[in-house]
Amino acid sequence: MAAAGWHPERVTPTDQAATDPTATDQVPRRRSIVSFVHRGGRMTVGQDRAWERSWPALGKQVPDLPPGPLDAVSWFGREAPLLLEIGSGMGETTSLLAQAEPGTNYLAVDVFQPGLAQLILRVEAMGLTNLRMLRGDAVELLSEHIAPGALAGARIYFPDPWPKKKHHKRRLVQPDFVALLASRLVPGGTLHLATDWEHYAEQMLEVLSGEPLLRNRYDGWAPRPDWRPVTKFESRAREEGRISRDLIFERVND
Ligand SMILES: C[S@@+](CC[C@H](N)C(=O)[O-])C[C@H]1O[C@@H](n2cnc3c(N)ncnc32)[C@H](O)[C@@H]1O
Repeated sequence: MAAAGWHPERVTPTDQAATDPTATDQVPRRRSIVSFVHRGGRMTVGQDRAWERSWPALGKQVPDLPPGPLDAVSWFGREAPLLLEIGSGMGETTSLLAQAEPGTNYLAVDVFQPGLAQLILRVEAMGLTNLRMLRGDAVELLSEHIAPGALAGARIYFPDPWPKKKHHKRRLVQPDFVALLASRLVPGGTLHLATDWEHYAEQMLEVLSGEPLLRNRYDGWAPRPDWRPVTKFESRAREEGRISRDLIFERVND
């Protein structure tokens, strides 16, 4: 029986991911959890049309990116602080935060095509010009296409919890991943996480606290910022009596 509030239908039984020996980055690569997550999924007619219409302008596939750092200034058509949201899901939070932060170049990465297509619909409906999307593995993106110090901020909201103990190793927030992500932040840049799974929250706190490039802005959990929209994950968690916890860390100087 799958844990409530999560999406077991996206889970595949096989793991074909492996360490990439050709990776140029020195950060150690771990087996990607993306192999446990569907890369596709059925799209609605509206999502399909949105994808056809606007993906070429708004999105790129991570595996198709040219080698080296992403040229965000050209893609966004302006220079502005670059913020990365990892695992944008259906894009509720992503679109609202991009709208609230027009001075930020807001980049969303996810593997889930229907979610990105839904985000395209939101971008079109809201007339957003400061949001771009990447489809693929966040680990591949960070290690191969985001330069050290390039990010003003990173956000991971309600990542897949993998609640069973035997699956904890599939969780995104692990020491190697956090070291990689922290190295991509500019000194003073923030890393904001939220989860409604208590055990994962504890793991996040331990992993982030153990990363030398990061400093907790708070003594433990961060107060829930009013500006972070309540998503369906958080609403469901509340209904089921789970508390959501935020963590806000910042990158220190080397
Ligand atoms: C539980 S959903 C949360 C979505 C959204 N942040 C929210 O709060 O509604 C987690 C999302 O992370 C994505 N994801 C998981 N692993 C990923 C990875 N390695 N790279 C990119 N996206 C990933 C999944 O496809 C899924 O859409």
